[in-house]
Amino acid sequence: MAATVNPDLKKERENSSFDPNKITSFLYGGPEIVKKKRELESLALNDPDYQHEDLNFMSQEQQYETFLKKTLLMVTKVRELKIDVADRHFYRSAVIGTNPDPLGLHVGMFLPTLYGQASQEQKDKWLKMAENFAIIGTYAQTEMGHGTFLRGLETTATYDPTTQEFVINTPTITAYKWWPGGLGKTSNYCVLMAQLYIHGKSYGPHPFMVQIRSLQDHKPLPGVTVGDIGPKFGYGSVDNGFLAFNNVRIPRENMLMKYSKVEPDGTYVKPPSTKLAYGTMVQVRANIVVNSGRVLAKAVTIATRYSCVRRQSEMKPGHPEPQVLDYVTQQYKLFPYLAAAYAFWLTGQTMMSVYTTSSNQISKGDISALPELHALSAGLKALSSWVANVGMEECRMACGGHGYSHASGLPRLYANMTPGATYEGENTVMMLQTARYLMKSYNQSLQGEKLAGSVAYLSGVQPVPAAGRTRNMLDLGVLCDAYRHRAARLVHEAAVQLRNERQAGKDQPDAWNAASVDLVKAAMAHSQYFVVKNFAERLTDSTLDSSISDVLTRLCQLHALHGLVTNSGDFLEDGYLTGTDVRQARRHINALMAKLRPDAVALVDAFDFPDGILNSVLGRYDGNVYEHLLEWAKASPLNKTDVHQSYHKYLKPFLEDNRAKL
Ligand SMILES: CC/C=C\C/C=C\C/C=C\C/C=C\C/C=C\C/C=C/C(=O)SCCNC(=O)CCNC(=O)[C@H](O)C(C)(C)COP(=O)(O)OP(=O)(O)OC[C@H]1O[C@@H](n2cnc3c(N)ncnc32)[C@H](O)[C@@H]1OP(=O)(O)O
Ligand SMILES: Cc1cc2nc3c(=O)[nH]c(=O)nc-3n(C[C@H](O)[C@H](O)[C@H](O)COP(=O)(O)OP(=O)(O)OC[C@H]3O[C@@H](n4cnc5c(N)ncnc54)[C@H](O)[C@@H]3O)c2cc1C
Repeated sequence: MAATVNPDLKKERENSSFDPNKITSFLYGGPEIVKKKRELESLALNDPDYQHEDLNFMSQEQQYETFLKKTLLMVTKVRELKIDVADRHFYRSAVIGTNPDPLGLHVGMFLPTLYGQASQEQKDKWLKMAENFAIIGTYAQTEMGHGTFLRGLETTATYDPTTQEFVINTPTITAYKWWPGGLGKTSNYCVLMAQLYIHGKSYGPHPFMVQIRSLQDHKPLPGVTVGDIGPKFGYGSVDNGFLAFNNVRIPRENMLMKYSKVEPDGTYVKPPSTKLAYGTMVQVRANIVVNSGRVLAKAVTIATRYSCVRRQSEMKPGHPEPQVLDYVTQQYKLFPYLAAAYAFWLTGQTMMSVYTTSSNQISKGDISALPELHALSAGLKALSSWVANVGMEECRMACGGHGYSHASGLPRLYANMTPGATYEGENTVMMLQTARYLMKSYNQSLQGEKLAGSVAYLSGVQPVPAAGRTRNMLDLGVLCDAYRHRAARLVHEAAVQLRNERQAGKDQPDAWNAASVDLVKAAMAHSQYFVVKNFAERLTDSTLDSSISDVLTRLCQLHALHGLVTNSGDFLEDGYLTGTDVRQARRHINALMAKLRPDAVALVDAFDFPDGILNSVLGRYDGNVYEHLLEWAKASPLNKTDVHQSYHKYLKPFLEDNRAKL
């Protein structure tokens, strides 16, 4: 087995214009954090207790069991190693790689719901147990018949003042809870979203803490039906489940009562906003923006390294086969997603900081930031997961045939990450939520109100510049202005369409539906403007080393120009940009790709994914792809024997029979 680095990759690294460690530091927030990250990753990746056969060779049941064992072990080790809460994600992502785990919902939603929705007494009762994994919970909201439409949930929690209990019931087949991660086999508790009824009156969806399995033998409690929903497109390592209740009684104190309350006599105490009950989803949407940047970065790392190792065809007669990354068409497939990965990585950081600031404010009782936080996280969740989806698939196809093999790591990455466009709010629906906020804000600005935050730009609509003006299409100020103008114009046009539909006699819901394609387009443009502006702003950081600010500026330019050329109609339609501008943009893209080409490997190395996390034969740091492809294939279960048992069962009699008939 070759121990040295593939010469092509070695040369790529020698020829890059900057030290990737500097960008790694920039991406992770400083050298100390990078040091900590590497220590924790190395600790996890070199721990023999976490080693197991490749998941691709396992059944769904084996994947679940392997991951359950591994994650439980991880919980124990995190405790023993006393890893700081803030650093745990480094350790965790090294242990689980690109796979979801059966405790993901406990950590990612059950605990956050207790933090965000439980009263102090309820925290005192449950948090210690939940934080220490003495109980395991999930977030059970979606039903077979309703995921998007939360107000349409059918599960009921009916208050019985005589016993001071809620009666939990699943009235129909479509009311079965369906999908919650870790529900199928792992969890013994859940946060249940159910329609609250008091004295026959409905108060909408509320969160309840419900025990579903015995703490003694893990059997479903009386009245509870629970199980796994079966194999999925990906997520084999997680037991997504179904759940139904037959008049199960829980104490009044089990409704999470930080905001809404039900008094013993059945008096309902209203929350400051009914949408506070949706808080956990907002947090996870913000997380998905971070995650989308990371998965795209992984896919691009694999495809870029492999494209430097892979040599194919003849560019010049008689010359050696070139590295496929030297084909400009290959660069055009990968570099826009390399740039997008950086863009979303940085957007994710901003989104998390907006989330932290706003949620601190909200938990102190000031809910004024809630609409902006919801609109921003919904739009960015949708945009980032859509781009990551398309980008992962583009990277897979850019790896040719080997991209289709599980050895590449790309099919599994895709299968596990693509539901990010669906869960935590289906993307179109999320964009329409952002559009709703944009329409409201736009109307406020028409009434002379000054707007703040991500919609501040809607206050001052820019005029279309005079014809004949030339622009420098590489100037980030010019590019941000163009995105801003496009977003403001598309918001305006969607608002006009909505108004026209109303004036033509449609009621508000029908008008909204008729205008919804334009509304989604406006929300996309708004979110894309946010991403481009955020990238450009991060480059103005005066502490940024000049050796890396050049290459990051190129990535930012490429990201903005590629989006502009792909959506050129939006920029041209009202004459804001001219055909000359767009032609210039296309030429700049080619020039930028040529400049980025020598730095491509260093730019993906800077994401700093160790091989154990990438889990890809094609994306290996040392580039020794071919020998490891063969080694990987040999490990396949079908190769355990030279002659498979099915030969004796089926093939042998079949062949013998055919031969006998000759
Ligand atoms: C160590 C690390 C450990 C763990 C890892 C942690 C994280 C990992 C990161 C990522 C991976 C994450 C998870 C793992 C995988 C899968 C988990 C998946 C879980 C789930 O999917 S849970 C179920 C999610 N379900 C949804 O998202 C449902 C979507 N639907 C809705 O949200 C609502 O129904 C919808 C569509 C918003 C409509 O709501 P409603 O009908 O009530 O509202 P209206 O449309 O009438 O609007 C009324 C009003 O309210 C505003 N609004 C709506 N939602 C919110 C909100 N959330 N916050 C604030 N405001 C909201 C809306 O805009 C309207 O305002 P207006 O009247 O216009 O002023
Ligand atoms: C892997 C995975 C894990 C999950 N984990 C959990 C979990 O832990 N807990 C949990 O509770 N749920 C979970 N879910 C469920 C998930 O949250 C829902 O599937 C999601 O919210 C989408 O809802 P839906 O399935 O009802 O889609 P639907 O709403 O039925 O979407 C179908 C189509 O209808 C369109 N549509 C729906 N409403 C509108 C509208 N108002 N306007 C325009 N178009 C519309 C959508 O755009 C989409 O194209 C998970 C799902 C998956 C795939």
